[in-house]
Amino acid sequence: MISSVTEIYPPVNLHHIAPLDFSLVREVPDSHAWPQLGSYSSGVEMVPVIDLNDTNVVKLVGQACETWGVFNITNHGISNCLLEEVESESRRLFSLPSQQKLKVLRSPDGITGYGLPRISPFFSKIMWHEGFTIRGNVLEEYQKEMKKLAERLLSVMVGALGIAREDVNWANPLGDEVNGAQTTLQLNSYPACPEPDRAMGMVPHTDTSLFTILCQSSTSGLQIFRDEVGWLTLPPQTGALTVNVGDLLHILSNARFPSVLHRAIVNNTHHRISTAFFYAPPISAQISPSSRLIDHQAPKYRSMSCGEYIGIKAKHLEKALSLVRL
Ligand SMILES: O=C(O)CCC(=O)C(=O)O
Ligand SMILES: [Fe+2]
Repeated sequence: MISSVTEIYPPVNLHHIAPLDFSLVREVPDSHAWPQLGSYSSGVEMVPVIDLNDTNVVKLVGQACETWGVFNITNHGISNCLLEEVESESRRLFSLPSQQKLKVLRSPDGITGYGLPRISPFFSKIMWHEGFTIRGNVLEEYQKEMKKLAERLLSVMVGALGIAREDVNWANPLGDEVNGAQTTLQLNSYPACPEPDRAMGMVPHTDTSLFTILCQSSTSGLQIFRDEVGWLTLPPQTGALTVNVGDLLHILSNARFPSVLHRAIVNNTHHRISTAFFYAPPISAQISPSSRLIDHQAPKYRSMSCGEYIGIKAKHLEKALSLVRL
């Protein structure tokens, strides 16, 4: 049985881990030049904005998860002051000299540390990105507050699906690192890029988590894919956080809450920072469509441990969901 996430991922080649020293580059090197990014629209449609204190919150979150897979939340209880502190701490870390950041480079079989996104080996081109993946005590207050918020959101989502709290019995606020929810903080940095149309900040992907709480700070770059619309920019909304549905909630909800395809683009004037908080069950937890949902419909996905699913995703990326489909 898999007992730790470090056993799940195959080792990665160094050039898929170490980011560019962005302070030295004046143009996009061929290694980082992606074929056509395709056109996208901005501000045509706006994702739902949900006040978490709204008396209809369960219904609103349910509708947003069903029809968008992403929504903004206000009155989420995380103070602007803390959000600003995290952004400035992120900026401080990313502005360190490259040699210093490379001292905490993620190891080839590791999870945490400095480096390119974990999905890099799937692509021949490299992303215009650097990140710190954090577990444990760094930025402790933020992680504690985000965990509380995630538990609140989980209750709302579970309510919207009409499933019982026992179906997510691992989500005990007192759960420890092994038996409780798995949370990971990902600081993303997209330096201003001399040729943004040739670069890709983060490739299109769905998150593996149950859901992710993203803080975009002040610069646009996040895009989601909508059928019949294509890529749609989600501009940051001051004080709001963005929640997006990940694959594990897609499975738990029997595809009623589909995980949302998203990516990040870059620009040539602003150094963009984003902070993603991934919330997932422990790797030993079984994940399957909730028994309450399959009373009246057939299960679309087989049951497996979260660790097994994470392993399938690490090997097959966007094909993972179809590989566990019944
Ligand atoms: O930077 C963003 O807006 C998106 C980041 C993201 O999708 C991720 O970290 O998984
Ligand atoms: Fe993501």
